[in-house]
Amino acid sequence: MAVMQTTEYDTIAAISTPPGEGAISIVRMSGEESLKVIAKIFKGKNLQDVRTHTINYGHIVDPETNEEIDEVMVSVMRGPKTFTREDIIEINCHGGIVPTNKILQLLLQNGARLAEPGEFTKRAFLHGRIDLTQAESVMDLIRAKTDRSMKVALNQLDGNLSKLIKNLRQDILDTLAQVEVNIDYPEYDDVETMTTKILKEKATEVKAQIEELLRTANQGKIMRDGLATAIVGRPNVGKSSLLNYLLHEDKAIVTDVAGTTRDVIEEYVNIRDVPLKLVDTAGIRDTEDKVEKIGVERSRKAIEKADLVMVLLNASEALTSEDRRLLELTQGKKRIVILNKTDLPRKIDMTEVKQLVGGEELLSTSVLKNDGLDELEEQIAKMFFNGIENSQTTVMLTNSRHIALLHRAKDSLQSVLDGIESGMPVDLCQIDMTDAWDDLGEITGDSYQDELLDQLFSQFCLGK
Ligand SMILES: Nc1nc2c(c(=O)[nH]1)N(C=O)[C@@H](CNc1ccc(C(=O)N[C@@H](CCC(=O)O)C(=O)O)cc1)CN2
Ligand SMILES: Nc1nc2c(ncn2[C@@H]2O[C@H](COP(=O)(O)OP(=O)(O)OP(=O)(O)O)[C@@H](O)[C@H]2O)c(=O)[nH]1
Ligand SMILES: [Mg+2]
Repeated sequence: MAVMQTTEYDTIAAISTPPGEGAISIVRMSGEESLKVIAKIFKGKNLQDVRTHTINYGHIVDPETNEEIDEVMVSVMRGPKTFTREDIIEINCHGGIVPTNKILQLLLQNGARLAEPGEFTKRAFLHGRIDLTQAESVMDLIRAKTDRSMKVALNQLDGNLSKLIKNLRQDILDTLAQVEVNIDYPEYDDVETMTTKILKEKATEVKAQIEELLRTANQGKIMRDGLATAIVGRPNVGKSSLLNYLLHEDKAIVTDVAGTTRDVIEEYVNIRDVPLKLVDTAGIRDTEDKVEKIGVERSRKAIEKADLVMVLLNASEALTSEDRRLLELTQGKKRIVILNKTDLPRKIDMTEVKQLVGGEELLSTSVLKNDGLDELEEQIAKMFFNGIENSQTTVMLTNSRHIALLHRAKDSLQSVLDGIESGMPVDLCQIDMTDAWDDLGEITGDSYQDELLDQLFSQFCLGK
């Protein structure tokens, strides 16, 4: 793991705002040449002389043609108290595609190189301003789709997961040191017994803490990606109508023609603070229509993948074989069974429905008449928060890389315990304990391989 000197970093530049027209765009530059580069194309105050962390009015001028490109505000931030810990220049220009790109081109022609995706954040990491979990949370923050997932990401950006992992690592390190001391300077005759006792205690303790953390993983995933909720039911029961109601917009096409929805529609929404990824599906029935058949297959997949399924039945018609099949297909899943169209005369056989769903609660709605929908929202919240930690400050695992590494660390600790149990020599147990320490270190990036960094930061936005 080579920690590079700042001097080995060239000066990078990129557009940090989304492409397209906007009021203002930001072109960002980081590296030790930043001030030299901007000086070549900026007309106004001498930016090399201005105080750090100031914003300065002036014009960008093409030094070759003397042509004025844009009227701008330029932020000057000298390292190390910056995002990357290097000298940073940010040019706030008019948000058109042409001036923004032209300014970037000028920076590149005058000594900067185009930044790779995520390279600014990568430098923040390499210079030790943030660790890997914090860098990853930056991306989660940008991609957050709900208030809650935003808070979880922000919590991670604040370094709360890092602190936890670092404490666990320190515990392991202290234990390993203590074992070393015991072996090198034995005070008692039964060194072997003493050291295995220490190892066993700590391995058990740290493993328990990791398991505790891993328990938040599923919930964390839901927080980040939303509770995948499939709306299923046979054609025309009102699935798309329900989706539109929950979204408060007419996203899906609603008609009285059965088989209207042909493809799966996905939308994110917060319902009573529950982040949902709603999936409207094609109605399930045996069909000869080719396009619809594909849709039906997708609905089946949607059910499989769903964390929660809303099964819609039409209360104004008798149960059909499709309804029965759907109830069967969703059995054992977290589900809400809804009798819709209760505004119409009831024809459904309630005795059979009750028999089919067992003790589960049934909801009655009329999406058309806006009836029973509050109760539905309440039920969603109730099912979600049941048994779920509702605190926003606790650390929650959302990242599959972290989860995989924690599992690995846990396995290594289990090997320590198994080793002790089977009378393995202490030095072999120490190796497993060190493995756990390494695994945890990979989470925070205290130990890493270059490929990991490349893979990780390449997922970032350009200019981040
Ligand atoms: N214009 C602009 N806005 C932005 C960013 C940016 O780079 N530029 N950010 C980029 O993502 C985010 C803000 N994140 C930042 C995080 C740390 C530092 C920073 O300079 N940290 C220093 C000193 C802090 C201080 O002065 O107290 C440090 O930690 O040493 C700057 C921005 C969002 N808004
Ligand atoms: N009377 C009544 N009609 C409803 C109700 N909910 C939906 N509808 C009507 O039922 C018809 C079908 O609604 P959709 O939401 O398109 O049904 P769907 O389940 O998405 O249908 P497919 O996409 O074909 O599977 C439309 O004419 C809706 O206006 C309700 O509660 N009562
Ligand atoms: Mg539909």
